[in-house]
Amino acid sequence: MPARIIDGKGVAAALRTALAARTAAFTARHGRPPGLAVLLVGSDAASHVYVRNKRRACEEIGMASFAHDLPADTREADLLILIDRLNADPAVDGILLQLPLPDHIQPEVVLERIDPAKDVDGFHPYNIGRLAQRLPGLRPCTPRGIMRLLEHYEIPVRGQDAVVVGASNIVGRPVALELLLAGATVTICHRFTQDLKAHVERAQLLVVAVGKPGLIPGDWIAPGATVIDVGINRLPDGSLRGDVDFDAARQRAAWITPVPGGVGPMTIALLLENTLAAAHGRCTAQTP
Ligand SMILES: Nc1nc2c(c(=O)[nH]1)N[C@@H](CN(C=O)c1ccc(C(=O)N[C@@H](CCC(=O)O)C(=O)O)cc1)CN2
Repeated sequence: MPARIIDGKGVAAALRTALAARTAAFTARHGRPPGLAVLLVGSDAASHVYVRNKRRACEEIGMASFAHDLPADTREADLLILIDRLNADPAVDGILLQLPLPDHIQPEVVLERIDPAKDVDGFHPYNIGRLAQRLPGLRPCTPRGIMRLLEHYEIPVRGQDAVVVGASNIVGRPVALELLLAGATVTICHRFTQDLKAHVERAQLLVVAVGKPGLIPGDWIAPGATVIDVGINRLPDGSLRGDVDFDAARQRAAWITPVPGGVGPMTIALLLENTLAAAHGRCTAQTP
């Protein structure tokens, strides 16, 4: 029997509806909506799409969205000045700096400048440290979205052999931490991994986040595995493909995420959830 489809688009839509009600309650109580500043530097085509979708999602659920579109030659020092200004702005609860950045800007320097209480991407070393120690805090959106999908479909994680392919700061590393906290035995594969096939073949839970279309052939998938494909690759004909050969993998897996409509929409829904959490956190912190 082909794998069941993990419908990230549907789960994300339901989450956004619930968040709209909670956002309205926040606005009524505090006399202002939660606010998210979305910063885009340069003209990367995919980033433009994601940023537009984030701003739209924000407005659709009643949050305030503050757009900052900066040219590709923006100096790192000027970006830091803008972040300082947003850190001090009481109407801004969350600051999101879209990645990737132009090569002359060091992401670790600017991400560390964001106030951890407004770090709705959860990339600040303070928040990653809290995640590693299972402490409450703002956590990266795509990994949270993946965990939310696993919870929604009651897919077991504790005691499972989980293999994460890709060790990025955005997905691979934090999702490995999330899976570890949920009780999985986690292996992270990366560019120096010697026998990727051998690792993938024994994965009961496979997360692939590399950005190479068809990197994982379907016949590598263990029968009955859960396959979470985070890759979003645009082909020359304009269509989107994941990192996993979906059609073949579906014949072997028990559960699989499609691309599009799988993990991607959850990233944006969890960004909204983090923004609301940051707004509540800041209001609570201000109460004497
Ligand atoms: N600051 C950040 N930068 C980046 C992140 C991030 O979480 N924070 N993640 C990725 C890109 N990303 C969010 O920014 C993202 C990617 C894909 C989607 C999505 O909804 N994809 C749709 C298809 C959309 C399309 O047509 O292209 C889907 O999979 O169904 C949302 C967010 C890198 N940068």
